[in-house]
Amino acid sequence: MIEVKSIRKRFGRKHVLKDVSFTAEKGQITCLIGINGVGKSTVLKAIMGLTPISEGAIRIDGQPVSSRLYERIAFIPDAIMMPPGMTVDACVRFMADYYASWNAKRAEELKGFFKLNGRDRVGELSKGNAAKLNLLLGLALDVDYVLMDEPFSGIDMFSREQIASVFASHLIEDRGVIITTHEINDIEHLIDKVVLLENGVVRREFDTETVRQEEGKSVMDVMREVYRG
Ligand SMILES: Nc1ncnc2c1ncn2[C@@H]1O[C@H](COP(=O)(O)OP(=O)(O)OP(=O)(O)O)[C@@H](O)[C@H]1O
Repeated sequence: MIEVKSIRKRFGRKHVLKDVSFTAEKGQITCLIGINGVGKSTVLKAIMGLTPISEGAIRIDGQPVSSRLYERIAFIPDAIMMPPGMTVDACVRFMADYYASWNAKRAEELKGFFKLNGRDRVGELSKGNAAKLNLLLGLALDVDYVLMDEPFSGIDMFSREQIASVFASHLIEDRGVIITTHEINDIEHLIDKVVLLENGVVRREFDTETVRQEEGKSVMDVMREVYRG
């Protein structure tokens, strides 16, 4: 389980995260939702140790984060980090050489699933295919947790649907996933838990199935209640 406990983060005088606490379980998809600029990416970067936090604690399976624990988490940023001149296959080879946890079989499966052409260069990929390659590079790592920052941002409906279908497939296995998104419609039926952020705090944290069964509400219904008041 990833535990985020009362984290605070300031950029200059701006308090982006005032007091954020939530948990994300292994084997579940947890979705971090909030309007632009609310601090979703900052939370993911804080978990990965990419941005220092002013206060609070982050634990992974009960342990404070450490470089050894980071080998068990993959972070998929909102844009691909590979050089534009590299081909899809060269990116895959680079990852295989660099990461001991690289799963070549899953990488090949994902390449087929997303219909990516190994000879295409990163800089020439459509937005949708770049997002798919980005996802492949993170999901092919044998890690316990995967953090994805806005995997649907700026891509067409068909690519979004294809990406969403990965979440329902065996390619996710029993890993814990934290995803940030605005495009809740595409994955509403696939997510286990929602964390709604607003003004630097968690406004609501809930299990989607519980809310569906006990309150008869969808994630969108709860979002409307919270954000429209
Ligand atoms: N390195 C930085 N220096 C200064 N301010 C920053 C920095 N990184 C983020 N911020 C500010 O912190 C706030 C939260 O940013 P963040 O990217 O976490 O939000 P977000 O919810 O992920 O937004 P979006 O949905 O647009 O991706 C924003 O106001 C942003 O301008």
